[in-house]
Amino acid sequence: MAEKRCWDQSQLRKYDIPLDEIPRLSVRDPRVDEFIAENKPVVITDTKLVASAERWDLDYLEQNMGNGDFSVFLSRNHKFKYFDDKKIAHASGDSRLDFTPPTRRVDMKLPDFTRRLRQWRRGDERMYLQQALNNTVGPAIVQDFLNFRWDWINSKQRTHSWGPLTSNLLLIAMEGNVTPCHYDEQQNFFAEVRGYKRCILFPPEQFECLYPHPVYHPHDRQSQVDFERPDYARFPKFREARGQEAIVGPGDVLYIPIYWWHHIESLMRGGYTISVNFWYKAGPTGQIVYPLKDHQKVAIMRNVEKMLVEALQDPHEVGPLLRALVLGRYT
Ligand SMILES: O=C(O)C(=O)[C@H]1CC[C@@H](C(=O)O)C1
Ligand SMILES: [Zn+2]
Repeated sequence: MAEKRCWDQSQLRKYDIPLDEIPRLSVRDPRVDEFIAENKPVVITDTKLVASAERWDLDYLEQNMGNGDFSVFLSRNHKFKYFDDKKIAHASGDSRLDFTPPTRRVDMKLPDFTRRLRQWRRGDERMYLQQALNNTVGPAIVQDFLNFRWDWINSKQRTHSWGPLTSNLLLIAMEGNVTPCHYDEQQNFFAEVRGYKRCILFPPEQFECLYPHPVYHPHDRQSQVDFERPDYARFPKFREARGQEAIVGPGDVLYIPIYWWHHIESLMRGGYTISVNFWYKAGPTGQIVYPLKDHQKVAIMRNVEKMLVEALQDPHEVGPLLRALVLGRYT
């Protein structure tokens, strides 16, 4: 029987990118572990991973989140492109880095956030609450957190020899908010609690199509390509990008493999969304097998960039040196 769909195509932003579909498998399907073992994305249904958070809505969170400060990002548009503010200072030595932060971060109490959400009017800055769950939350939330299906997710961590859980990010987005395309250096189980999110993923081998900012840049790991207005003159290989898409809803868990690119948007006119992610450090590399995997080559490129910036000091000397090293010699 066809699932009753709770969203329609008009709620998705339009991009000129060919998209395949990410498979949806039941938690009981043995192929789930095959996908995870092969570092391939999959939507896992019926995990009950965050079922204890099913009752989370703005009222409940307002009542139970405690009096802690929460990180809320503000943006003048619908995009929330991450940046590492520690790298602004570091790169400030490079006068030609004309970096302007696309968002600003403020601390808010939960009631302030929900009030500003309710009072939001077109033209106001959009908001995105992104806060690691910590011990400032109230006892009811602690209970909900403890009631996450840790047995299931711990068994996945063990089966696939992942490293330790590093954090759970609580994400409360306004409808239409976009997290632009980037990759993380951690394994990620992305659990949707409320509302619908569209996730577009690309494998690590599409590095050349997605043109990440230089490693020393505050937007390290983020794609330079604006999906809404791609600059094909600067980023010609973006025409070859081919994504994999999943629309995740309450109860779905999307496995975002380490080093895989992902763009995530809360559906337009879908109301606010709540997600919780589970970031894990990579497991031990184990036996090196040749040819190297694409994500291993990305890690090598990152190390080369870091070493060269360190050695040359001026990031603008990295390009000319690499061109001198490669052109006419390794081409
Ligand atoms: O979980 C991740 O890897 C992320 O990138 C999160 C940061 C923003 C979140 C979003 O859903 O928009 C996703
Ligand atoms: Zn991410």
